[in-house]
Amino acid sequence: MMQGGGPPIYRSLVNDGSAKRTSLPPGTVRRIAGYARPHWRSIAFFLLATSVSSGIVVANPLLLKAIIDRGVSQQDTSLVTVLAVGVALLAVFEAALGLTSRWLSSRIGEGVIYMLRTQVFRHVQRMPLAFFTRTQTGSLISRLNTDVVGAQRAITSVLQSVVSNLISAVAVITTMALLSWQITLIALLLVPLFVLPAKFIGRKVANISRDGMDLNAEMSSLMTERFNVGGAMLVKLYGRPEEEADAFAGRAARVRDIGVAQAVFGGLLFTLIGLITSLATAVVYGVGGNLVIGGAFQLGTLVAMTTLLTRLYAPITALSNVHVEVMTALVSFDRVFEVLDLKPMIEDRPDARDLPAGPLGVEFDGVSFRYPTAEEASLDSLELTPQAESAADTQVLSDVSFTAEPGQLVALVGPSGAGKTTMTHLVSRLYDPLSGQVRIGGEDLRDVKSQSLRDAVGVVTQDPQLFHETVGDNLRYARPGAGDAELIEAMRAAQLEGLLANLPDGLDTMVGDRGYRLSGGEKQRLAIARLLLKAPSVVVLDEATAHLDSESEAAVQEALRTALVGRTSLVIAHRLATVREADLILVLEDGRILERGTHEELLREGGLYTALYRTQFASQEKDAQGTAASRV
Ligand SMILES: Nc1ncnc2c1ncn2[C@@H]1O[C@H](COP(=O)(O)OP(=O)(O)OP(=O)(O)O)[C@@H](O)[C@H]1O
Repeated sequence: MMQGGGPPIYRSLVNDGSAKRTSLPPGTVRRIAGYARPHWRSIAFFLLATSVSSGIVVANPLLLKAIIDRGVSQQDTSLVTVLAVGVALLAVFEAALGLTSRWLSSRIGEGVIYMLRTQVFRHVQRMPLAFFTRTQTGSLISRLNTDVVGAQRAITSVLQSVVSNLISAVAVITTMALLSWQITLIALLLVPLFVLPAKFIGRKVANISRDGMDLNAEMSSLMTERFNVGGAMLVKLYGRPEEEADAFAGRAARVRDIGVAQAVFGGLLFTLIGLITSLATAVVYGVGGNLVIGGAFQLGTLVAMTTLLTRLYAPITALSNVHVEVMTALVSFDRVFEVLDLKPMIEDRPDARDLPAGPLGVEFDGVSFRYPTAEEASLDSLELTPQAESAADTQVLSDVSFTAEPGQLVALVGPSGAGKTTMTHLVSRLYDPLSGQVRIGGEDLRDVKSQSLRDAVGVVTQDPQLFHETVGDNLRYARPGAGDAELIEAMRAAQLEGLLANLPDGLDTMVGDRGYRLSGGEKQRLAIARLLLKAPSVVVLDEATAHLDSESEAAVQEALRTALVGRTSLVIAHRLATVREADLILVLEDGRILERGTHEELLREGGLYTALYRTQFASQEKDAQGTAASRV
């Protein structure tokens, strides 16, 4: 967590206390004002419209009073007609005003949401990979949805409820006092009777609705994880749909229960206001009726007073809870700021340079590395089970040095967990080394513009990612302007002619979520075609080990051969053919280079490589010989 180095105050969203905080970091309000500033014209009009419409709540009762006292009592039919038309016009004016302020408030609110959303999206994209490996996607998405919307409420509803309720309450009380101070006094004496319970209920409703937000986030996290293809497949393969359904039912039940609680407490508040208003009306009719009989004031005043009364308690109740509402909304803003304040760990320096053109070599110079801890890379509240981690014993690479000359093929081999993938992450600068330098074309990657690096380095992982778009769109991700002929040429070079002929809509065929409609080998070859279109100087490749039959494997090998020609390549090698062709093999164990050399040199040494060769590669040699023999 990158917040000012303080203790991690935020916990997982599931038990997330942060949504219920009652204090905010200094400067939050000023920062929010920054978001409101571009909309100041709309806000000014909105406040004007709200003030006018709150002010005229008293006009209607006063007109009623005039109709009764001056019109009906004096039997002045034309006055009655004029005043009735006045009441009607006022209603139309009020409706128009209501619509206008609704329009203005939604413009302001949606404008703020838009600004926050686009800012957060941009920012989250700049976060290091470590952020995404640690963050629960569901929590992040719910933070961006629920809290961004909550933040919008800070600007509109709260603004509206504070301004309109305050003006309404003042206008109603003043008018009532002018009409009859005795009845006003009685009405006000009743206020504490319901304000105190209403305050309690209001706080309870706010807490419940924040709990509801968290529970909803928990539920959607589960859905996001289980309903992507990988999750769905895991559930099926392990035959766990019943358990999953039960787990989901448990979460959904909590959402249901909290929904009921929310409705009951919300309803209680309304009922309380309704009840107190009815009680007060009874008292006012009782006392006021006697005052009318005694001649203290006229019947119209009594009617006006009771009408005003119905407009008194709702604003007062709302105002008594407004700080809870404001706080909830401000906390939402703060939770969005929390994400915006995470510092991207990898950013271009102001004086960053482009990589030189032409073939580029790759060098590791005394590189040590450990993966960033939660504190450094993420936000506790976005992880499911944040835990304290010690960075001390997690060093993944120690003092790694080697040089791949331009055009050379360097193969990485070693037992699982040795640090091979990590080395490839450093070449594409998904992470920066802890110490030492990674250089491409002689430039330390920390001094290079990231766009230039992305153009120069192409990566094909074991299980390449494809977007849920067409084959053509997935390929064009590497070169947006590429024409169909270029795409077809790249597919041909990647041994995908057969696939292209079989695709029902050719390049316009959808690949399915994450490419699940394609076979493993086809996916890898499509990723190679994408790489060919990008035509990078440096290729980083993780050879697929699994799910390839021998035909598909041969096709992938052939595609790779095309892809690697003339390029500096760093390959996590699982195939004999690759290690044999490599100009340099690095044998890694526990993050250190244990041995280095060519295939023959290393076999002569008789060390770890020889052992690996026996377990991993020798069987391929036998297979190859077997196939050759059977062909003969
Ligand atoms: N994102 C991560 N955060 C923390 N530790 C990680 C992360 N990724 C990998 N590691 C750890 O770093 C070490 C090296 O992992 P790496 O993936 O580089 O190994 P590898 O040699 O590629 O293994 P394999 O052949 O099994 O893919 C392992 O101990 C692993 O647990």
